[in-house]
Amino acid sequence: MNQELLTVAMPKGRIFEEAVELLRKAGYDLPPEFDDSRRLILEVPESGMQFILAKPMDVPTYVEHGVADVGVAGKDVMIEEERDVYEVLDLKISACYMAVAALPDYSPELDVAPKIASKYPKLTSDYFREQGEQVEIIKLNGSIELAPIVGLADRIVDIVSTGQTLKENGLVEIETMIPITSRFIVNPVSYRTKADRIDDMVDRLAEVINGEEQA
Ligand SMILES: Nc1ncnc2c1ncn2[C@@H]1O[C@H](COP(=O)(O)OP(=O)(O)OP(=O)(O)O)[C@@H](O)[C@H]1O
Ligand SMILES: O=P(O)(O)OC[C@H]1O[C@H](OP(=O)(O)OP(=O)(O)O)[C@H](O)[C@@H]1O
Repeated sequence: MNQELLTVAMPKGRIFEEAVELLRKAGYDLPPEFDDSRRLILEVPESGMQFILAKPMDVPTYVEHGVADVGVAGKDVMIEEERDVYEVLDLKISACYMAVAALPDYSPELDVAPKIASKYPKLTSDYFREQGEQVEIIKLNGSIELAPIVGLADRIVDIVSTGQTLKENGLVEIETMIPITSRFIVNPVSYRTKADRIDDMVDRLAEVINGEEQA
């Protein structure tokens, strides 16, 4: 772990743009290469920071191992990955929710051996265990909505945002599970060794988030 720099693990993809916008509002002067670059390490020497760009599901892994001091991760990823990191702030960006969905004519109560497709096997398994329902989980890496249509699974557990993907594929939501937003996460050792800088970052982000909530 670099003692000089504060290393921030950022999720590539749909969260990235919103997270960059939030950081800029919090006073971090992130250069234009944050808007248009294929580089996976972006440095901001004036702020004593570097940003590493990881797959969203991998951000807590970088933070747990201490190669990043802090990071941004979806609540979905936090639940699925169960990494040893502190979740210190709800950034209230990239809002969506997890839901169970199926074809419209599907009746869960008539299904004796349900198969559930998801990109989130652990979250899905915990959820159905808590519900007291025995299910078989089929782990997929994307295009989850395809599974019930082609007969690979009876139900899916996936993220819903606008609902367009469910609708266009003829599926209906049968249970709403968990609301999801992105979280600011911290490595436990960094929280001690770089406490001042991390507290300052959390305060600055919290100020923007609270301000936007009141607006
Ligand atoms: N409509 C949405 N679908 C999926 N994730 C969303 C949505 N809206 C917000 N999110 C958040 O974005 C994160 C996923 O980001 P993204 O879709 O860029 O990556 P990914 O699907 O994991 O990666 P890839 O598509 O490259 O496999 C989720 O962890 C979730 O917190
Ligand atoms: O409710 P909506 O606004 O339609 O968004 C939800 C969809 O977006 C995500 O898929 P993504 O685009 O990441 O593609 P994927 O199938 O490769 O995961 C998610 O897995 C849903 O399929």
